[in-house]
Parts: sequence; C-alpha cells; structure tokens
Amino acid sequence: MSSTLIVLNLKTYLEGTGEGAVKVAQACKEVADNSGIEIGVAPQFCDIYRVASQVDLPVYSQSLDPVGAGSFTGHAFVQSIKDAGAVGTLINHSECRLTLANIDASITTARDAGLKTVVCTNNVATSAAAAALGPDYVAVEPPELIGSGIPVSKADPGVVTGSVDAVKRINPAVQVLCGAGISKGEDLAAALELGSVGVLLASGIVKAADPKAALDDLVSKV
Ligand SMILES: O=C(CO)COP(=O)(O)O
Repeated sequence: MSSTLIVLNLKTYLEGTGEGAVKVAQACKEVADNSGIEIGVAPQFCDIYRVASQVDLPVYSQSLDPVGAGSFTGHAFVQSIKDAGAVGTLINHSECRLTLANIDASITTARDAGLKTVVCTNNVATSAAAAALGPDYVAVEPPELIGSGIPVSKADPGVVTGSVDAVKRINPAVQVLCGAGISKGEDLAAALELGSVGVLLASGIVKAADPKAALDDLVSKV
C-alpha cells in the first residue's frame, strides 16, 4: 500500500520576507503530525533554507536546472537546493514547462543528488511519457483547472484514472499524484478513490484566510 502524500506548492503567492512561507509550512507540519499524512511544501528557491531550517517537514524545490558545478550563471543548482534542505523537487510544472530532454536531464540530476522527483504532466499522454523517464511521482494537473477552484478529481476524473493506468502499465514503480482545483477533504478523498496516492495543490490552501483550517478540512475525509 502506498502512503498518501500532499505537496503544497507556494508558487509566488506569498510576498515579503519568507516568514509567510514559514507560517504556512508550520501549519502543514501541525496538520501532518495530527493526521499522520505526509505533507510537503514547495516554497520559492530563496525560501528553501529558511523553511527547511525552521520547520521539520519535507521541503521541495519548485524546479531545478540540469547543470553541474561550474560555469553556469542564473541557474538553480541541484547541490545548492539540496544543501538548503530540500528533499525533492517539482519538475516541468505547467507554469515552468521543460522540453522532454530537459525533463529527463532534470530527473537524472535530481536523482543523482538524492532528491525525490515529482514530474508534472497535463494529460494522459504526457503522464505516460513522464513515467517512461522513471521519476518517483507523476503529478497530473490539467492547466485549465489550475487555480480554478474546480477540482480535477471531480471535473476530469478520467485524466486521473487514465494517468494511473498508463503509468502503471509503463512503470509500476512510479506513483501518481493529481492536482488542479483541489482544496477540500472530499477532493482529496475522490483523488485517492481514483487511484492516485495524493495531491499537488496551491491556491485553495495558500490563499485561504486560514490555511491551517483549510488543511484540516483537506485531510478530514481520509
Ligand atoms: O498548480 C498547482 C499545484 O502545483 C495547482 O494549483 P491550484 O491548487 O491552485 O489549482
């Protein structure tokens, strides 16, 4: 049995000093401890160290660049991301798309550094392609539902079940998350019913008036 995973992507929603990211991460940690469900958080690159050093929960990078040490300017270097305290990374988020070759190189770069890999996809075909590259997770997120408040697990269940089936066929070691519009306990419960092992989500929690209460609701039906 796979254990449930929730990854909260903070995107660039939280302005300011990074204290906002720490506060949301603390709420995640509290809810994870109370529920027994693993919750990770993906802050801005510059906040990875601050969050990871102040809150004991899994921190993910929102992306990385497949470059090694050397003559590379303006890149997100995997070793810095790891040393800052991240345990994993998103790759190919819909808001940070990569070529297939760069997805492959990013997975290899992250894996070689010991980071978990979550490759985002937009439909069943790209989920299948991503699974062939062997990440730890494929997270299917139809772009039209991102930030919509309309949960993928209800609006487009076929993209979740289709991705689960395709990924299982191609590489059974890869686990599937789903995301876009997820915010409530019933959305997470539906996502698990459809065969995914968890969710990748953002606005429903980060933009909530009370993120801790929103997280409590999210895990309430599991
Ligand atoms: O893009 C997402 C998570 O990476 C999903 O965003 P929303 O939860 O805001 O729809």
